[in-house]
Amino acid sequence: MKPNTVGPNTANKVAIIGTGIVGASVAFACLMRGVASEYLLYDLDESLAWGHTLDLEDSAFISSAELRAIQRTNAQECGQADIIVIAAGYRQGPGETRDMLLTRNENILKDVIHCISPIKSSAIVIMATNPVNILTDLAQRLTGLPRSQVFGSGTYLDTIRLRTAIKKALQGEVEESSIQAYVLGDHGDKQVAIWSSATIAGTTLTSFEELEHMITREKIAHATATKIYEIIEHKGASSYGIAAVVTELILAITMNKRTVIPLTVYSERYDACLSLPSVLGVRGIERIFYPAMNPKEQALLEDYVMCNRVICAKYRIPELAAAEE
Ligand SMILES: NC(=O)C1=CN([C@@H]2O[C@H](COP(=O)(O)OP(=O)(O)OC[C@H]3O[C@@H](n4cnc5c(N)ncnc54)[C@H](O)[C@@H]3O)[C@@H](O)[C@H]2O)C=CC1
Ligand SMILES: CC(=O)C(=O)O
Repeated sequence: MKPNTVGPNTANKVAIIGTGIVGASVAFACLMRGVASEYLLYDLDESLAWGHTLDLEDSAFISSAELRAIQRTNAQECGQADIIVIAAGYRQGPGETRDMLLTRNENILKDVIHCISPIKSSAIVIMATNPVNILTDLAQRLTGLPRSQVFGSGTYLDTIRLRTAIKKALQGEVEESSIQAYVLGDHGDKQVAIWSSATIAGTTLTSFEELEHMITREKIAHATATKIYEIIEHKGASSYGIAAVVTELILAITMNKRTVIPLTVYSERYDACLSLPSVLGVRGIERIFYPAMNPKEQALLEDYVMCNRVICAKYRIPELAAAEE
C-alpha cells in the first residue's frame, strides 16, 4: 500500500483537542514548521479555542495554513482529521505526580472520544495527556482504531532531556541526535534510563571519562526524571518540549520517515502500554524495538509494568473492564 500523504504542508488536516498551554504551543510549533495545511482547534472552553485561533492566525502566514476553531456541537469534524492530537486534561500542580491525574483525565478522555466520534478509520491519534501510557491504552480501546494508529508521546521528551544532559556532561561536544541513549517505560517517576546499550558512534557512553562513574549517570537520570518538577516550580507548566516533540511526530507521519522514537505503544511482550523505541511512519507504529538492557535496567522496567498493571486494575473504567472480559 502506498502512503497517502507525502511531504510537509500537503493536504493534511490536524485536529488539536485541548487548547491549553500544550495544545496552543503544539499548534504554534506546527505552524512554524509547516506540517499541515489545515488545523482544527477544539476545547471545552470554546472562548479559549477561539482566542487561540485568532492569535495563531496572525502567525499562520509562515506556512499558509488554515485554522478553524471547532465548537462542541460540531466536534465530530475533529474525528475526520488525518492526525488527532489529544492534549485535553488537567496538568500537575506543585507536588503532584502525573499518575495523580488519572481519574480526572480518564473522564476527560472519555468525553473527548465521545464528542469527536466516529473517528476516520485511517486517522492517527497522538496522545499527550498524562498519565500518557495508561491514557493511550484507554484511547486505543475507546477509539476502536488499530493499536498501531493510536500512540502516545511516551518518553520521547524524557529521552531528549536525557540526551541534552549527556551533551552538557560532554561539554557540548556532540549534538543530541547523535547520542543513542533512551529513557524507556514510564513517562513519569518510574522511567528507566538505559545506559548499558547507550552509545555515540558505537562507543558505549559508560566508556566516556565524563560518564564512567555510576553516581554521575544516576544524577543525570534523576535530573531528567525530575526536570518537570523544577519547571512547574518556576513557571507552572511545561509546553515547548512537548510542542517540539509532537511536531516531529507529525512530520515523521506525514513524510513517512520511519524514524525510531521512544513512544507509548502496546507491547505484546509486556502485555501493557509503555514507552519503547518504535518505528513511526505514515500508517503509525510499524515496529517496536527492545534494546539490550542489563539485569538492573530490565528489573526496573518490569517493576514499572507491574505497578502500571496495579494502577490500571484499580482505575480501569467499567466500559473497558467489560470489553476485556
Ligand atoms: N506527554 C507529555 O510529554 C506532556 C503532557 N502534558 C499533559 O498535557 C495535558 C494538558 O496540559 P496543559 O495544556 O498544560 O493544561 P491546560 O490546563 O493549560 O489545558 C488543558 C485544556 O484541556 C481542556 N479540556 C478539559 N476538558 C476538556 C474536554 N472534555 N474536552 C476538550 N477540552 C477539554 C481545558 O479547557 C484546557 O484548556 C496535561 O495532562 C499535561 O500533564 C504536558 C506536557 C508534556
Ligand atoms: C508535563 C510533562 O509530562 C512533562 O513535561 O514531562
